Amino acid sequence: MVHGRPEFTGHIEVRGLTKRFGSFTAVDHLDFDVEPGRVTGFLGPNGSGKTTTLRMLLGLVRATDGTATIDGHRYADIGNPLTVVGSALEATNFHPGRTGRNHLRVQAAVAGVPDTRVDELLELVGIPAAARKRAGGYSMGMRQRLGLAAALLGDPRVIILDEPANGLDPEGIRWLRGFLRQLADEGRTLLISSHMLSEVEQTVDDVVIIANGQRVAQGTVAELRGEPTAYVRTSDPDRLSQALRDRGLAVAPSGRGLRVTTEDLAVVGDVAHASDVAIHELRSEQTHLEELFFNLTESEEHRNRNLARPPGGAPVDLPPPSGPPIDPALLAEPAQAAQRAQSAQPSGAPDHDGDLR
Ligand SMILES: Nc1ncnc2c1ncn2[C@@H]1O[C@H](COP(=O)(O)OP(=O)(O)OP(=O)(O)O)[C@@H](O)[C@H]1O
Repeated sequence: MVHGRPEFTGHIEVRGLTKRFGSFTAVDHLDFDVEPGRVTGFLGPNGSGKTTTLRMLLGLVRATDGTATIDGHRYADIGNPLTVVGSALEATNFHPGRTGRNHLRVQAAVAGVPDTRVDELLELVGIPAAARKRAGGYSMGMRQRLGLAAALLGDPRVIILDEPANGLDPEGIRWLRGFLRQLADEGRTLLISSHMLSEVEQTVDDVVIIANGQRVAQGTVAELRGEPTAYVRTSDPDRLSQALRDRGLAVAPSGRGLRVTTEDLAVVGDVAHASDVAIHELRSEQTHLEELFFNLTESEEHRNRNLARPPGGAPVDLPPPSGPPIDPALLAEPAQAAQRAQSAQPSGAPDHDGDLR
């Protein structure tokens, strides 16, 4: 079943998107695409520019440069946009004295949506009873669910959620995961931001990772995890690596052992046995995405300047990268990043579009 307006497929395209607040560049020549029928995680540490990017996409902040469009249209140019794009940017902006249900009814009236849809949605997000109470008394999790209901009012093709898992308990996170999956399976485009990859790792299909307003990686979760590998430690690494290579497997040294590109531990064991080499350790290696995320966003190049160490302060020791190496194709081109940094115009004058804090 096609949801929302059929003239929209729900393809989001971000090109060269840049936002400077005075001399500070919050979003820096960002490029990415978000496809329909998939859940895309928009990830980055605190202050990396996620909310600013989503706000530009939703026409709430004027871009300094570049474009963010839905099926080639800027949000501001879409008539009755709530029927194309639903969003929940902050879970706190409800009038505290108004019930959740009334809140939705007001928004429904604006979007030309019947009140029956409001009750349907409250049921769908699991807060039909709470919706008759004042929103001021809502827990964070309840506010998240109300925000989600508001985003869905116009039966939109595209759904943009800022940190939707914030404040949800584990049961709520599991519920959210199933709910978002269902929306994607209906062919909708879901873009959800998070500063914690672990929170959304099992929810998203694709990820766009940013640091300091720049893209540092993009791909499917499977691509980011990379090929499955085995780690083996042995009495005779040279002999075993030769034997594994003879068997057609890719082998690389890793710490005191070897990393073999296979998920089949038995093959490694059999080759070692046939070559008369003793095995001291043999295990599957899983790329832990949280670690990958940390390594990507906290590298010397991308370390969060919002949380920069004080001048003269002791450098922070980063743990050495571990797990299988990252496919360079998924990473942003460092040379391009350096070139962008050089060509960025230092902007003296602050913005006058009312969005300076
Ligand atoms: N209106 C504004 N005026 C000045 N600086 C701003 C403004 N809005 C955002 N910033 C700055 O831009 C940077 C990016 O902020 P943004 O809120 O987009 O990050 P974020 O990735 O969403 O962070 P979080 O995960 O903490 O929500 C921050 O340094 C922030 O202080």
